[in-house]
This record gives sequence, structure tokens and C-alpha cells, in this order.
Amino acid sequence: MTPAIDVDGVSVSLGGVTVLDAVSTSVDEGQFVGLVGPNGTGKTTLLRTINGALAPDRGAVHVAGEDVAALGSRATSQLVATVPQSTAIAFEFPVRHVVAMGRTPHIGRFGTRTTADREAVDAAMERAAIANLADRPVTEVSGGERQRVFLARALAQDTPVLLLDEPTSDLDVNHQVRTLDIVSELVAEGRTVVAAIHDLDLAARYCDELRLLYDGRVQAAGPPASVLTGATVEAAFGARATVTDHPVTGSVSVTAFVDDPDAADGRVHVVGGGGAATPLLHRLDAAGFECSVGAVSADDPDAETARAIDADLVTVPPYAPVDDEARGGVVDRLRRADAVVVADVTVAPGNRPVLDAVRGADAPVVVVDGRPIDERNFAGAAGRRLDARLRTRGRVVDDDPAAVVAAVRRVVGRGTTDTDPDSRTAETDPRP
Ligand SMILES: Nc1ncnc2c1ncn2[C@@H]1O[C@H](COP(=O)(O)OP(=O)(O)OP(=O)(O)O)[C@@H](O)[C@H]1O
Repeated sequence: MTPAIDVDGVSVSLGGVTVLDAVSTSVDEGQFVGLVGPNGTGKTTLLRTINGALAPDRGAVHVAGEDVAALGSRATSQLVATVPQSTAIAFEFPVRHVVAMGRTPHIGRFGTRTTADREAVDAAMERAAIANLADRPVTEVSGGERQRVFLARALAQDTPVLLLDEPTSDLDVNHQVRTLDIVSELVAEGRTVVAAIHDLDLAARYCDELRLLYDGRVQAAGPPASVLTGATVEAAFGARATVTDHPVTGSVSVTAFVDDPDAADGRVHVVGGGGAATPLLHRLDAAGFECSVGAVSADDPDAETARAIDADLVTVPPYAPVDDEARGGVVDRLRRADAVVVADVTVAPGNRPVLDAVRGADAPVVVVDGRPIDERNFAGAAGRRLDARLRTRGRVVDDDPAAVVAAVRRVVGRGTTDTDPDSRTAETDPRP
């Protein structure tokens, strides 16, 4: 099948600087593809190359099999509609008039608008929820409303391909989702959409595929979960990031952290299990700590997280107790650790050898516990004694990951000061 959009070896220089460097990518008919990447990496430039506004220095763009460079502007406008990033407009045209401009490529030689044109304009305004603004001067609507006016103009243009440059940047949260819902409907109806989107979570939630653009190239392409990983986000944006599954939408969710110049390199061994360590591991990793984890079952969610962040992992087979070998592995990690975090004191009895090893470790221990003692399922009197011993040895913090990181920083001696906002949440009193 011919792709709806085929970008083949496209290079574009602007002001003597190469913005796109032999970019090749394609978009299938009926696909919603998000262009993501840092500011100034050429997303708008790529969209302007696809819609024919910019002629590439090298390479070619085909839309529906047609070479865009060889098409006239009317023919291109029948194939591609664009919602630009900047929707500023100088003239006081009524909103309806701006939306009707979308019909221009369809109007005959004598400039006569037909009933079909008027119906297309009405339907587009209805769909973009701006029918109530039809007679208002476009200079007197808000930035977000104007963005929807331009979406309506593109809808009225009725093209198989739609390009959106930051379509939600000026929209409130309600209209962001509504606009992307409209775009998804258009895609379900068979249109092909490419949208530059800064909000990575929205891009992951709505787009079938993403193209990650930086350093002049498409550096990653594919389904959102394959394009947005901690490594790719860090490489592209220079920000450490944790990528998790969003609990509500189920799509990937990116939380970026600006690197702390006082980043606390140090080694932290985390005792977890059952997913208890997962949020802490992400946060410790983002804070610059080198983490080891274990012992956990090889199929435990904490083991998966450890692999995802390249932590040093000690595992036992599923359902197996911690044997001597695993215990030895933990002791080895503890010896090299600057701090130990026990992610949850409600660990299974099978994990007791690990907790014993923790008791014998030299490194300071941070015990994470958000729950009162009588809600724990820690098994038996031996468990309670062990629990108590850990508590007197370690620092107990609540299970807010930021508090845990603050406590770890403190115990490894790269601690927070009293003016550090994190220090307020770190409770460092060992309870009896
Ligand atoms: N007319 C121009 N002349 C010279 N340089 C330009 C011109 N237009 C854009 N650029 C530069 O080209 C680069 C790519 O710009 P572009 O607008 O395509 O990036 P972008 O990825 O869309 O950015 P943003 O995310 O900030 O919207 C930027 O460095 C920009 O400064």
C-alpha cells in the first residue's frame, strides 16, 4: 500500500543551518502519528515540508503518491490541511469567514460558494465547538478559541491528510482532550493525521505511532511505548525521566526530572518485592543514585523495574525462598552500598534472610513505611522482632518517594539542608 505520506531523504537548511538532515519517514493512511522532540528540532519545518510550504534542499515528499514539490498550491491544499502553531490573525474577519477560507481549494473558477460549501463550514464549526462564535471578529476570541477556529478551517478544507502544529498548546485541559478526541474521530473515519505535540503523555495516549525528532533526524519511530523510554527521553531532551504506565489511560506516561547539580551519586541497595520498590527505584534513579535490588522473585514487578533502569539485580526463581546464593548476592551488594532502603516492612517471611543481612550491614538503613503497625501483615512474633530491630537501626520515612530520596541523601551525607523543601517530608526519627 502506498503510504499516505512518504518523506524520503529530506534535508532542509534554514538561515544556513541544517534543520532536517536526510529525514526519511512514512505515515500510513488512517494513522495518527505524533511528532515529538525538543524545541527547535524541526517539527514545524517537517510539517511545512509535508504541506509544500517549504521546498526541501534534497529529497522528496509524496502525499497520496503525489510529489508535493510538483503539485500546485491548489492541488496540495486539496490533499493537505494544516493547523499552524501560530494562529495570530491581523484582520477582524468574522470567525465564519476564517473557517470558510478552508473551502478555497474547492471553489470553482468563478468563486461561487455552493450550499455544500456552506454546509461544510457549518459542520466544521459545529465539530470544533465554535458555532457560537460564528459572527464574532476572530481578533476578539481567546487564543484557545482561535486555535479551534483554525481547526475548523482545516476541517472545512476536507482533505485526506491533516497536519497539526501544537494543536493543544493554548487549550485548557477539557478542550485539549476534546480536540484530540475530534482528531481521533477523523482518524477513525480514515484521515491521516500528523501532529507536533509537546505533551508526551497526550501524544502517547492519542497517537498510533510517534516520531522522535532531534539532531536533524527521526531518531525513533514506532508505537509510543517503544519510542518513549527513559533512555530516549534523556537522549532527546537532556532530562532524566521515568516512564510508567498511566494508571487511568493505560498509555505510557513520562515524568521528567531536571538533573540536580548536587546530584547524589552513591549506591543504594533496595529491598522490595511485590512492586513496593518500583516508585522508589524510579525516583532514586532519577536522582542520580546507582541502585541494586534484591532479592526478589525473577518475575516480580520490582525485578522488571530494576531491569528497566539498569539496576544491579539479585533474583530468586518464582516462589523460591531466598537461598544461600541469593543471600550472598545481597550481602555483596550491601557491602558496596552507601545506603539501604527497605521498601516495605511487610515483606514475606521468605525474605527474612535478606532482612537479617540488612541488619548486619554497615550502610545506614532507610525503612519505608506508610502504614500503622497494626495494619501490617508481617508474619508472627519473629517478624515483629525483626521489624522492631530494623526500625531502631534505620530511619523511618513515609512512603512518599520524594521523602525517601531526601532521607537517602541525608544518610549518605549529601544531605538536604533545612531550607530544602524535601527535608520537610523526611521523617528521620526512629520510632520505638
Ligand atoms: N525562517 C527561519 N530562518 C532561520 N532559522 C529558522 C527559520 N525558521 C525556523 N528556524 C530555525 O529552525 C530550527 C527548527 O525550527 P522549527 O520551528 O521547525 O522547530 P520545532 O521543533 O517546531 O520547535 P518548537 O518545538 O519550538 O515549535 C530552529 O532552530 C529555528 O530557530
